[in-house]
Amino acid sequence: MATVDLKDVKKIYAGGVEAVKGVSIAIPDKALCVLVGPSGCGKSTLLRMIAGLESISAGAVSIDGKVVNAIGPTERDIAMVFQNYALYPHMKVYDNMAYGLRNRGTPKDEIDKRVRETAKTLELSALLDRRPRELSGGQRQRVAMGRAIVRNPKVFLFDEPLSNLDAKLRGQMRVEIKNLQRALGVTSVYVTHDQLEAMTLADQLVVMNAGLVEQIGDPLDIYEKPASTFVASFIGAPPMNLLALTRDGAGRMPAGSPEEMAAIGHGSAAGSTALASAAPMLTDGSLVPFAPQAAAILGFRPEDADVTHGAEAPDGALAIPAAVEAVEPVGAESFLYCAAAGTRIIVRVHGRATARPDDQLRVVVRAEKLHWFDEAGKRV
Ligand SMILES: Nc1ncnc2c1ncn2[C@@H]1O[C@H](COP(=O)(O)OP(=O)(O)OP(=O)(O)O)[C@@H](O)[C@H]1O
Repeated sequence: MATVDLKDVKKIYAGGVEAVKGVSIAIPDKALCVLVGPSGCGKSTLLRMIAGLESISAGAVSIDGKVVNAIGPTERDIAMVFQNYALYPHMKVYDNMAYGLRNRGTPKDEIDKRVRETAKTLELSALLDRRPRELSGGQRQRVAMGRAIVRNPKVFLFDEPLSNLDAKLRGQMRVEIKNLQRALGVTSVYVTHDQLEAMTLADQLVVMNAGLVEQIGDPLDIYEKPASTFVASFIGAPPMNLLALTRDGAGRMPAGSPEEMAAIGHGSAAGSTALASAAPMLTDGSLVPFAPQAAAILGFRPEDADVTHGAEAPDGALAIPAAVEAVEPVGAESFLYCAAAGTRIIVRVHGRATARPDDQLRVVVRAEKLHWFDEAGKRV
């Protein structure tokens, strides 16, 4: 049982680098919190501050309601699993797993019981007499996890534990970690730069950028409602399509008398003229009649777009003229890479694509599938 609370945590390294600029996260008991973000965003620094391996420049880290800023790593009752496993090469698997318990003076028969139980859970029973060099990467990672689990800590910390494994094994281990974490019910913080890993593992997802939190929440909520263009392009692969809007020329926003605005709202004939002149444009001249006032950037997910060869656009949809540049079939789906509105748009279609390179078509997106961001990239 443990909650982990970060309150306005900052880290300024000796050289003056401000790696973490004020981060607050409340991690509930038993939750798996994933910190995700590009290289250098400060996620490892944050994890190391929770672990007690790095001093905290400002703010507070609490475990179970108790501030631990001044408490050393061994007294925090946490276990950390690293990317490079950090196993003792000269020790057998059994001794690697028993090491922490022996250091704490745990009775021998208790150690034996816990190591064998954990080995069974992790399917390591047959490997207890081997040394790390006699194991595969996946097995080594399992031993590293076993070493954390036998200690029965309050909190697990994972620092990119799967990044040394190949893609297939990474997928398997991801499922194992998720199941194990759920079964053990130990509050965990997991750092990765892999958005897929982050999405699939997290109960609570924290997207970081340049030492700050961009968004915290349920992974699917974040996917469906990204708070910024940064999150929109970081979470989801391929990323969200983002197009800049212009409001000059015919698309200039009208002065907007109250009557005019009311007319737009009621969709009268006068209103539709006003609406057309109020609509911002894409760089290719496509009008975007349903853009909110403050919108400067339009976004849509590749799977929320469709393509049509016809001239008519369905009602209430945006239709952008596009030229197919490449078609990428990946089995269950295909990706169309299109040149449109002065940029590249990716469209995901089910199964085989009927479109071919050089086809001229239109990318169609229903209005309710559009995301709007202001000039600063914040969600409108
Ligand atoms: N010991 C240190 N001294 C000075 N600066 C550091 C130190 N460790 C990290 N930094 C800097 O702090 C920033 C955040 O680093 P951190 O390792 O936390 O990022 P990260 O998001 O974990 O990146 P990665 O995914 O590449 O590990 C970077 O600019 C990095 O260069």
